[in-house]
Amino acid sequence: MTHSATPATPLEARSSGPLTGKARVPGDKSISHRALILGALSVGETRISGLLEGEDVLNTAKSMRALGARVERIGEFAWSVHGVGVAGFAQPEVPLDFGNSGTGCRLVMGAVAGCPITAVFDGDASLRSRPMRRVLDPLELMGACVGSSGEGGRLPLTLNGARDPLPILYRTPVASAQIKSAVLLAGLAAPGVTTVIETEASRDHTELMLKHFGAQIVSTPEGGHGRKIALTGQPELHGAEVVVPADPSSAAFPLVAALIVEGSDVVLSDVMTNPLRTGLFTTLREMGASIEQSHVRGDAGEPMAQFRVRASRLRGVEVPPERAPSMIDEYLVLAVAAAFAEGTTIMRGLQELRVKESDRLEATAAMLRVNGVKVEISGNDMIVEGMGHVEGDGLVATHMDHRIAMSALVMGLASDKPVKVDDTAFIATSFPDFIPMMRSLGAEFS
Ligand SMILES: O=C(O)C1=C[C@@H](OP(=O)(O)O)[C@@H](O)[C@H](O)C1
Ligand SMILES: C=C(OP(=O)(O)O)C(=O)O
Repeated sequence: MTHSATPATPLEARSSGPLTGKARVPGDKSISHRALILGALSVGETRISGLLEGEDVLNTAKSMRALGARVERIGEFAWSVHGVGVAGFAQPEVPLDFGNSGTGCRLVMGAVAGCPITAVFDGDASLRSRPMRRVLDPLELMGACVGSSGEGGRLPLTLNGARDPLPILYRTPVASAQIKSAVLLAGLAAPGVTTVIETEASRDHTELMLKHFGAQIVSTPEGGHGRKIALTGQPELHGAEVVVPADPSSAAFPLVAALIVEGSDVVLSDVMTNPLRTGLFTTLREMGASIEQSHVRGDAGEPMAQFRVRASRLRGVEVPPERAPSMIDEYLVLAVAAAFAEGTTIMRGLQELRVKESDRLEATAAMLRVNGVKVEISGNDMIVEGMGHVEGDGLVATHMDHRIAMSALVMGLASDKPVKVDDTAFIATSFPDFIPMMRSLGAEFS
């Protein structure tokens, strides 16, 4: 779905009383995409509970239908997928529109690359501006071929899948679960072993879920922080049950809000605690945050826990670059926490933030500056001067980026004067109930 034709929906957040209560944020976006895609590549039925019904994931569901899978909503957040089997995708009759979603687009490119079909990939203005060469390069080595495309391999593009896909050994040039996953999904259709080596481990939901659906996949440590992942091609994947835990990247917003709004005490349930996603929680604890974890449990290899978060005095810290893959989507809201902390926070190695829904390095700095916070970008590092409070009174440009919108609204709940965002529409891509859920905890938006 694209928003370009719909009028912007601005919103203002203002200083709120203590946030209290219990909430469950929606299902994890990364796992939701993967459950639909692997369900579509399996034989038999996949039942998914807790699916994120956000626009990004709904676009992936639509693309799976266009590729021949039967995808049905059978209840609230409950979905059923009848798959077509590995390499079984049918030629889609319509372009596949991924809206705002890099994950949906890049993972489906991988899955299509292993099938002898041609598909057109498209998205909104934000997605059309994002680099696709990083995924197309390995997929071409595997035998796929790009027909037409925008400048530098950008969307809209036509991808011709490989008739006889080849297994490859591929070293990802940047820590990216989307690149890794695209190669592995194409590798499903190739004979022999497809291997991906990453020097910094990225989120491993694809590996865990492939195993859950019956693939033979082995992940071993590589160097100091990396992994080597070897997938045996042409498995028969069997439909499985997937329980989607709550998304830690979405939980980050009420969590930081509870830390910075005086007197708050909030409980967040079922938050996924896969260690490759928990860099924000580690960092906030180093800053002095009171975050208690309980009710630890796991499903299909993905652990989850309940978090109790209480308002805390935060102090500035230095966040090392090797932590970036485990919190890549959380730097925006961490920058908000850093602005309310006492002292300087230095976040290192943030180059990947430049190629997300917006240039998140620049957009985050602008969000803070317009609200009176001192912030500097030095190369790929962001340095925030925390003063213990934020002045506010700024209008934040969201640049079609859901996480800028939510971060700015969180900031406004504790700032001296209100904070306004120019458009909240893109919040629906990942956290459709963000505004009512935050209101139910006591957030004041108008
Ligand atoms: O694989 C995934 O589900 C994701 C990977 C990350 O992107 P990169 O692979 O570009 O780092 C992340 O930013 C995105 O929100 C979700
Ligand atoms: C980067 C993100 O998603 P995607 O790459 O799927 O658009 C995100 O949700 O912050």
